[in-house]
Amino acid sequence: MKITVVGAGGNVGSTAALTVAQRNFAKQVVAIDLEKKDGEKTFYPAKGRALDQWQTAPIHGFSTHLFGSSNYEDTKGSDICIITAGVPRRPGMSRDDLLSINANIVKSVTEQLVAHSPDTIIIVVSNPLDVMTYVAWKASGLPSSKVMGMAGILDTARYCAFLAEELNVSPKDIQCQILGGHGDTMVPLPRYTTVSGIPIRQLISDEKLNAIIERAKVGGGELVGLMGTSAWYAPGAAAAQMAEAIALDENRIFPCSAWLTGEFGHKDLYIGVPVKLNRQGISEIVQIDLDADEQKLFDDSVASVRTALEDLERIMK
Ligand SMILES: NC(=O)c1ccc[n+]([C@@H]2O[C@H](COP(=O)([O-])OP(=O)(O)OC[C@H]3O[C@@H](n4cnc5c(N)ncnc54)[C@H](O)[C@@H]3O)[C@@H](O)[C@H]2O)c1
Ligand SMILES: O=C(O)C[C@H](O)C(=O)O
Repeated sequence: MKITVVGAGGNVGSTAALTVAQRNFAKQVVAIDLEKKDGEKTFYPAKGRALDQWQTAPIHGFSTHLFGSSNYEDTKGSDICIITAGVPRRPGMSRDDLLSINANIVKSVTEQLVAHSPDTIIIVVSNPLDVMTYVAWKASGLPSSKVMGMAGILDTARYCAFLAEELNVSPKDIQCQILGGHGDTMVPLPRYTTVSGIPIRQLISDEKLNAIIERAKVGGGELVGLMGTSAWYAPGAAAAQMAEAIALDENRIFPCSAWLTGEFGHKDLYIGVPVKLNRQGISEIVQIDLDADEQKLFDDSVASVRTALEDLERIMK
């Protein structure tokens, strides 16, 4: 199993690369990034980070070999490619403000990846996530089952972490679903949230639950405010978890950005929905039942992703 991570000289990509290696399910991780010029000097961030990470193998005890490069020849025959290349937002920006700069980066990266790995599976991380996943799918020429976006695992992880703190329970025991676009219109679903099978509303007041839901929806912005750039530990780990589910043919069900063809009443866009992940990529979109309020929130989230897609059409003309 060969996994390429593009943008791996940066924060999310390097975290994804290291997490993949630590989980020890791949033979090789290729870390790709641009070379960086500083006056007369040239630096190789992906090579440097991958070398540093490889030197943790004797300490962590993994066998996955990591190496860095700026040459796509080295990505040849990748089974899975994770795209984190692009610009992160700064305080005061929305994810959609990254659209024009990241669309061109994601398009060019995808073209270079599929030129060397025509049967690969692509996991997109770059923002704005649902639109960048669409850009990668279009640029790749791959079936939509093989191109997907990472956001739902991150959003649900934030929601579960906040609940675990509030309830003083292990995060391991919390299960939940969040649908919709990876923006402030995402749709956490309390009806599908349980702690060891116990419905969440039996364990927490509506007021506290609503406060946690609102915090989870803007969880990315909270971290941008704290750090001046966006998060990477949980995003990188989430992308690695998707790669693991695919590599190990696990049939895991996760919320991921997937191409809709009528599911949940919508079609012709990428947006977060529960999917089954295995060696085929997305083998199934899992259609759960939504009540009228949940459907309305999902419809609003679809509308917001469609607005960003219209902006993309204008920019890429
Ligand atoms: N989907 C999510 O939930 C999620 C979560 C966190 C971050 N993100 C997004 O991921 C992206 C990366 O965030 P980060 O914090 O790692 O940023 P970063 O600046 O630390 O790293 C991005 C890397 O991409 C590289 N890059 C840029 N253009 C490239 C190209 N053409 N080819 C190869 N590499 C290129 C840069 O050199 C840089 O090293 C951002 O767009 C951010 O918004 C998404
Ligand atoms: O918030 C961001 O800009 C990055 C990412 O989408 C996140 O949710 O952490």
